Amino acid sequence: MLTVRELTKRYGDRTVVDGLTFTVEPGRVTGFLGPNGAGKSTTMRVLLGLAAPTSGEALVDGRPYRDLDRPALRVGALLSTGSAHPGRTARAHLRAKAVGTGVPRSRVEEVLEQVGLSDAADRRVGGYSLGMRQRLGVADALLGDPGVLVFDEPVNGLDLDGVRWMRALVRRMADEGRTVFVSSHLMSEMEAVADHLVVIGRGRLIVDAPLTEVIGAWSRTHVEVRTPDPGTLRERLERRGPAVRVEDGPGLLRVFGAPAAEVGDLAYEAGVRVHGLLTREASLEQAYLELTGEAVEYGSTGGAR
Ligand SMILES: Nc1ncnc2c1ncn2[C@@H]1O[C@H](COP(=O)(O)OP(=O)(O)OP(=O)(O)O)[C@@H](O)[C@H]1O
Repeated sequence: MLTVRELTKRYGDRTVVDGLTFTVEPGRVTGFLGPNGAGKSTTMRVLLGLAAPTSGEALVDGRPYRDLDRPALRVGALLSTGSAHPGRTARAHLRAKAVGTGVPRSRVEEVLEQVGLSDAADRRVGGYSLGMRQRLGVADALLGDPGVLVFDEPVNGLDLDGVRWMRALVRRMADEGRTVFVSSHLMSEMEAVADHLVVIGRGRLIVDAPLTEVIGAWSRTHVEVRTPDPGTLRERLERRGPAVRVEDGPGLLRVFGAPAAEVGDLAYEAGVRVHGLLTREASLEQAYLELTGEAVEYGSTGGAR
């Protein structure tokens, strides 16, 4: 289990993580979602003892990482940086780590097999593809058979096979009862893999809830209409009942509470031209935009509003 309590991390006068509190429970995949620069990697680095908190605490099984007895047996991490020296082979890298952490050597062959690298294990890591390096990173994380896994953007740069493989692995690890904490800025990825979500923006907690609850509460199936005459259509629709939201884009309406056929028929009756009519299913992407709209804008402009 992971516990983050009132965690704050500052670099100079910049607050990167701001009073963050949440727990990551075993037996499910917890997705850690937030726009670029939201503080996900920093939070994970503090959990893994790679950065010190400014205040508050980040605990693995109830203790700060540095107080763990044989931490490799407790928590395995996959970070974007990768830890293997390019001149080393995967097998040599894992054997050295096994010796350093007191893990039996036989475990090296098990994890190589588990990540599908047995045949490539005697090649230098420098010649590995990104996908192979990710697999090695996973082997490294699993070496001590830890009950807690922390993966930072594990599908970044993977091809479709790699993505599927990673999803299945993450699912299996949670089903085995491990605590699995996975960050991503990709909503489709989180939707595919997470049971529970912790969403942050600007270092602060935005939501901590089951995935289905996040989608249910923050997203609704609706009809997207493009029309050169949004004013008339909006008025007609609202008179009949459905809620209508006018978007910034030219002639874009979102209609809640009426199927596409009804919206199309109403436009026809009103003599309003329709250039696009699309049903948008409730999704994490929609929920996320509702939740973090401000934070995304902040992230893309790089400055406070
Ligand atoms: N060692 C450091 N010194 C100074 N600033 C840092 C340091 N590490 C991270 N930051 C800053 O903290 C902010 C949050 O970074 P972090 O990597 O935690 O975000 P993130 O949510 O993981 O986003 P991304 O997906 O872009 O990695 C960024 O603006 C980053 O520049």
